[in-house]
Amino acid sequence: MVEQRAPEPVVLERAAVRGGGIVFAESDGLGRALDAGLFALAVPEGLDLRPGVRLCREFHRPRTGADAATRPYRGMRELEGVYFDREHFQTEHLLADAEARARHFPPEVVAMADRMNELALLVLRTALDAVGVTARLWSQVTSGAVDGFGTHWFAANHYRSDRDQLGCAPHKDTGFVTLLYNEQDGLEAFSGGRWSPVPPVSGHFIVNFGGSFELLTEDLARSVHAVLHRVRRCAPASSDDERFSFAAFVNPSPAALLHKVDDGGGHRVVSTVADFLRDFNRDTWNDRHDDFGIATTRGGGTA
Ligand SMILES: O=C(O)CCC(=O)C(=O)O
Ligand SMILES: [Fe+2]
Repeated sequence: MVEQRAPEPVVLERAAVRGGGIVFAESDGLGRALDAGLFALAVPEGLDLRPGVRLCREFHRPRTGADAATRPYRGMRELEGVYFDREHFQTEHLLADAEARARHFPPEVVAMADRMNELALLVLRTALDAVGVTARLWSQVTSGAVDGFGTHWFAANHYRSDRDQLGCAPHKDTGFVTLLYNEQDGLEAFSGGRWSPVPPVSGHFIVNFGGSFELLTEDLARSVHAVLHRVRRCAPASSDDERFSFAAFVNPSPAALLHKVDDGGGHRVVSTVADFLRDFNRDTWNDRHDDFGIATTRGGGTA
């Protein structure tokens, strides 16, 4: 019998924010991160992530019986267009644009999400520069996402351990850049024809690049790879220890267009974001939320 060896964990390039820029620990760390589609970014000093952790632990619990400090974090399964039950997977999540965050989340969660968002924008600018897209084109080819327009989602994920299902569907994130925070094992990346664990790196975000960025840079000599990832079934020892994660996404507005750039400095429109998302949702989730990320908030979802 041939023994199947467990796949080696993915070793992530490491980076930190220094002097207003992103500095990698290794000299070609950024290049390798663009190829791999993900890397670890140190959580900057002074960025308090506890509101995000608390939101993930509480949003799915009922408000009744909670103390005054916990109540604003709870009862969010009721939020239509913000709460999503992924019926074929363990995950249930909140997905909120800036408008929905201001309306439904405690102010300290909003402040944390805003900082994560700024950090994701710094990554976007760093990566655009690294693949040689001239700064003059950044606004146009990202449909304004680089300037803070577009849709800046914040997601809070909870993995329901009582479900005997995969944690989260295999997917590529759809936008440009995602800043993900998790503390427990379970995330896996597909590379070299197999799924490999991506262990959390203490004190770090996991940054990954999304499908819009992959498409944008596909024809360049140096391009950005969007990593296919999933979360395996999570079975913690106790229900107090259930898996969670939260993330800030820099995405184009669903009303925008997706572009492709070339090495000659040209660019062209290749799709609408709405079409791209609809196809993606159908292929990925196979549930009733085909308009996930397109028309989720009553305000139209275009923060
Ligand atoms: O929970 C995780 O570690 C991954 C979540 C994820 O991929 C996402 O929210 O897009
Ligand atoms: Fe993801």
